[in-house]
Amino acid sequence: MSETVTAGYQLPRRHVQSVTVPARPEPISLKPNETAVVVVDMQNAYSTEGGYVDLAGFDIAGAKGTIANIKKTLDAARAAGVLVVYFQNGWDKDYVEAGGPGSPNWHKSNALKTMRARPELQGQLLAKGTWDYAIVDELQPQPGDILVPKTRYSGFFNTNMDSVLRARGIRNLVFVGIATNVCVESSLRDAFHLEYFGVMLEDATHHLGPEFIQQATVYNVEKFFGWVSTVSDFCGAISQVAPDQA
Ligand SMILES: C/C(=C/NC(N)=O)C(=O)O
Repeated sequence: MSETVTAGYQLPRRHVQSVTVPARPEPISLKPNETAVVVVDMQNAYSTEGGYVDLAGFDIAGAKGTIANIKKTLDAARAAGVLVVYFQNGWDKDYVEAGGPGSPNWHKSNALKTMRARPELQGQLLAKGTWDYAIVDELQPQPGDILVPKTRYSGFFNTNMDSVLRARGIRNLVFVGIATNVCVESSLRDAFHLEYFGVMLEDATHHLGPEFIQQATVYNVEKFFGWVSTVSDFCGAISQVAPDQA
C-alpha cells in the first residue's frame, strides 16, 4: 500500500507557539521551528588579530564583544531548538574560486589585494584548510548545526542555502556576524528577495570601516529589508519557548 504524502510537509508538524521579539520598526512574531540563526563568517579572518581584515588594516577591536554576544545568541537558540546555520567565506587553496582578473572579486577583494601587495602572505588568507579560514574557537559549530561554504559576499549566491532552508520549512532568519555592512547586509538583502523575514541583531554584528557604516546598515535593514533587534531582546523572547516545544 502506498503512503499518502501531503504536499508541503511530509512529516506531521507539531503546533509550535510563536514568540514575539521586540524589534524595530515593530516587534516581529517568529515560530522557533521556522527560524534559523545565521552566523556570518565568524572566522579568524574577520575577528582575530593576525587574520585577514586585521592585516588589511581594518579596526577589529570590537570583534571580541561581538563574539561574546554571538555565543549568548547561539546558546539561547540551541536551547530553544532554533536551527543554527554558519556561513564560511573563502576559496580553494589555489584561489580558482576567487576568480581571476575577469572577476570583479579579483579587483575588490581586500584579501586578494593584500596578498598581491604582500606576496609572503600568498596562500594564507581565506584559503580552505588555513587558520584564517577556520571558524573562531569560541563559536565552533555543534552537532545539528549546518555549515554553508560561500565564495562571495552573499551567502545565497552559488550556495545551497535556499534549499537547506526550504527543506526545513524555515521562513525567518536572524543574522549575526561580521561584517555588518558587507556579508551580513548582502545576505540579508538576498534573503529579503527570496521571501525570508530577516532580523539583524545589531549588537551581535560588527562593521568594517567607520562607525557610520554600521548605522547605515541598521537604517537600511530597519527601513527597507527587515527588522533590527538586540541579543538580549532576542534571547529573552526565545527563552519563553516551553521546554516541550524546543
Ligand atoms: C570585506 C569582506 C567582508 N566579508 C564579510 N564577511 O563581510 C571580505 O570578505 O573581503
